[in-house]
Amino acid sequence: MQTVNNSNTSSVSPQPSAFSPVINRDPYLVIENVSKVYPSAQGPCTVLDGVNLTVYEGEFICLIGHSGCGKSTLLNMVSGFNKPTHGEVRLQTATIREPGPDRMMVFQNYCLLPWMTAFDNVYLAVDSVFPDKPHKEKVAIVKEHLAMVGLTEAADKKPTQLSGGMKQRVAIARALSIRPKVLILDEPFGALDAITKEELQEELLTIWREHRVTVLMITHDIDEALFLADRLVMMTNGPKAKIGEILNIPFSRPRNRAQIMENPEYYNLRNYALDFLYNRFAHDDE
Ligand SMILES: Nc1ncnc2c1ncn2[C@@H]1O[C@H](COP(=O)(O)OP(=O)(O)OP(=O)(O)O)[C@@H](O)[C@H]1O
Repeated sequence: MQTVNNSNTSSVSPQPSAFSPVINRDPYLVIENVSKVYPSAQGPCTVLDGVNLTVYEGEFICLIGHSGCGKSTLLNMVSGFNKPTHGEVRLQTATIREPGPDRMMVFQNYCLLPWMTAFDNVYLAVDSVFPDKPHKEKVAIVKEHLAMVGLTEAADKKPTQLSGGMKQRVAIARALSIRPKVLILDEPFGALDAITKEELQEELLTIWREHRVTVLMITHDIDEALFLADRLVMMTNGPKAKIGEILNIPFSRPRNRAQIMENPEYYNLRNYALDFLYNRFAHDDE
């Protein structure tokens, strides 16, 4: 089993896994020496302390860690909705200072506009990023992306008429319709039942392969991370959370869930991650 201990902040650039379908080996997204201090009633609270991570183009990265350790804070600094107190985040060498259409987020609670149909929710995003494209072309982009997530028939339905899985499909179609470089997913399948979750994991892998998008995804589910990721980034507990270790996930692609679960390495990795979370960095509440 290949792990990278990142607790030494000088190890900025662990190489991508040999099994990872990365597009090239130049650093693509770089989180460099990032710390975040929030004000609190008890004084300044350092949530993240010296986080370093280099992501390569086309990688699928999962991030795991106990509740409150700062996973969303970290990914919000990639999206540009939050800023590091120290350090910086760069995409293709440009420092990230604000949100932009090259980095799209998908959240657990879908964030769809309830008064609009699935079609209009996606169209709104396409129209705001490509205002100068002809209407016909924008409609074609929306249709292509709704078809990609199997929602052609549901295009005219509003969010209240869609299941949780369908709403998350719309959110994914919306995020990808504007062709981001990085797709950031914050526990996207956390509210879904087990069967829908597995279906969406498979669909996400297909879309990721076809779009060649770089993915950063927060999850609390180790099995989900082992099925999806090239690398699993495991965070230590906050305050002053860091990246504790990074696991390279060596399963070849395209992945087959049944085959992976027959592989003894799956259980080695699973036990290693469980030990990290529940013994070495056990949460006080658990
Ligand atoms: N805007 C803010 N101001 C002050 N404190 C904040 C702010 N945002 C987050 N925090 C605190 O920072 C810590 C990390 O929060 P964050 O949401 O990043 O953790 P997380 O690992 O994503 O948690 P979860 O898994 O529960 O979503 C928490 O203690 C939280 O209360």
